[in-house]
Amino acid sequence: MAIKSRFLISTTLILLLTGFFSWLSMRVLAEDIIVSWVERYAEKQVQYDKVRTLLPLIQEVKLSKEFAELESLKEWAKHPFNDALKQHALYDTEAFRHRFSDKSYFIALKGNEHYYYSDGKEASNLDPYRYTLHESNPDDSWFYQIMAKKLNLHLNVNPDVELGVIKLWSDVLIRDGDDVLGVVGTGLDLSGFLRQMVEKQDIYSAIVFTNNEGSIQLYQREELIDYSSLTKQSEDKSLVFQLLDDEQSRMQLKQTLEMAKEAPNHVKTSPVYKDGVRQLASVVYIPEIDWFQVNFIDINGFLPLTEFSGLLVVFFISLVCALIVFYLLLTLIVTRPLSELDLSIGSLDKKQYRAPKLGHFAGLEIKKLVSHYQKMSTSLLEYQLELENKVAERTEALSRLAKLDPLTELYNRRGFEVHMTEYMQRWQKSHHSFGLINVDVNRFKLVNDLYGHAAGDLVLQEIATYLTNVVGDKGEVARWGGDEFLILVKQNSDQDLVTISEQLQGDRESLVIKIKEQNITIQFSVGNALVEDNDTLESLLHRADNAMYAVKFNNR
Ligand SMILES: Nc1nc2c(ncn2[C@@H]2O[C@H](COP(=O)(O)OP(=O)(O)OP(=O)(O)O)[C@@H](O)[C@H]2O)c(=O)[nH]1
Repeated sequence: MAIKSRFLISTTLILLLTGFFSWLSMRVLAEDIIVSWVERYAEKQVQYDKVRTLLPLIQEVKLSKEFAELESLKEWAKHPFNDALKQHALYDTEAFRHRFSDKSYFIALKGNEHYYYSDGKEASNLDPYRYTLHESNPDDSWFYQIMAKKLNLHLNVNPDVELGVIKLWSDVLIRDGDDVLGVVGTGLDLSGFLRQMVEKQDIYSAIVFTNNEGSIQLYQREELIDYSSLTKQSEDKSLVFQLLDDEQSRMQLKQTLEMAKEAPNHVKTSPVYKDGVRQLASVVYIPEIDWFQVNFIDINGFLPLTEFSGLLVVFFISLVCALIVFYLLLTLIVTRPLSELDLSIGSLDKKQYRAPKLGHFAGLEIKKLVSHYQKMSTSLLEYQLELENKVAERTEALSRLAKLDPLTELYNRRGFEVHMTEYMQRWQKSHHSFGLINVDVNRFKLVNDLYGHAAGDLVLQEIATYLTNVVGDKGEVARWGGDEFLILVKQNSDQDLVTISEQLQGDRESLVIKIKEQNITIQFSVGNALVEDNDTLESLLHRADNAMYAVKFNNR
């Protein structure tokens, strides 16, 4: 794979991985920010709710407690059958009634098991007695349970069927030291409260108020409110945990409720699954009413993933831009200089040097590399040229040597054959006549035998010089083999062939060679042949040969 592709692929992978992990960590960070923001928001919200929404409720509870502390009421509760005390107490309670927001109160006394209720609608002089409580009556069991459990305060949510509203009953014990004398309290119409709660739901997907054990006391979905939860069996109760999707979420919320109870008015959070989505549950314990406020917020809904899509688009555009810039830089710094180098190396094959053109952006290392390459390739080309010249010279020398006889430096047989063939071809076109003279040294063997082979060589060199001088510019001399020479006569005039032949044959005293103080007279047997039409080199040679042998035979 090309260096550019490798770099681009690996860079893309690195960028994608980095982007992916940045996105993940951004999400985690965003979630952390949301959680801490929600915690702070919920804490402020609780303070705000206390002032605006919960205040009447808290006020009502406070009043109920104050109501239970009325001395006349306590005295009557101690002696429920004492009419004077009853009248005194009812006088006081009637006065107190106006302080409750519903202008109503109830009194249930342990001593006579009577239930009194007044909302001021009946004439004030009438006895507020309503009915007598019975332990066996399930409708009355709240009274007996509150006393049995000695619950100083119990808030009980119950629908008022007659009025068609939901009422919150704040039940407070009348106590005399450790003795429980009865239960008093008031009912508060929750309709307005619920409406306000729905209105201020703002960022939350749900706001739930639960009692100590998690049973739902206030919720927008009224059908889930756990009415009269005190008297219900645990399996019948409508708990906040049941709003959650899985067991782990339920466990987590339970733990969060416990933690919240230990830090009243402070928000504790836990991630849970509700309605199929991940939500953050923020829990606050409100000690004044012994309730929990549990708010749920849909994290993704609050900060949806689509919010990140803009970031993703920016990320991908940056990625593409980064890749384009990287591609251009890689091209300018690395690949273009490298391909210039490649082109230059390729040109060396054609024995032409093409200098690599390096741009301004080419990497320093590549510039150095190219500089080394330029020095190397220049000297390589020079060396190659020098070598080729030497080879050409040597080849020419070899080819010349192959044509020449090393001893006499005349044409050897092979060289002369080539030369004669060319001459024959020229003759066939020009018909410029020529002839051959075959010269054989007589009794040369004796020279070798008498004076040695080295002396024989010297004699052969002298003969070569002699023959060359005799022929001059009229022809060319070759050593045909051993002591046999061949002369090509160009025959500028008709007589040249005969003249030279006769001079070599007849001039018996002209060649005397001095060897080892001995004068040796060299004589030749000479035969010639003039080229004829339809002659081949072989036929011409053959005739000259025959002529020479005829002379040699006659001489013996
Ligand atoms: N020194 C020397 N001798 C050579 C060379 N080439 C051939 N010879 C000798 O030349 C002689 C040629 O002898 P022949 O042609 O048989 O006979 P010849 O003695 O010349 O007698 P005829 O030709 O019959 O007159 C041989 O003894 C070869 O050994 C050479 O390069 N150097």
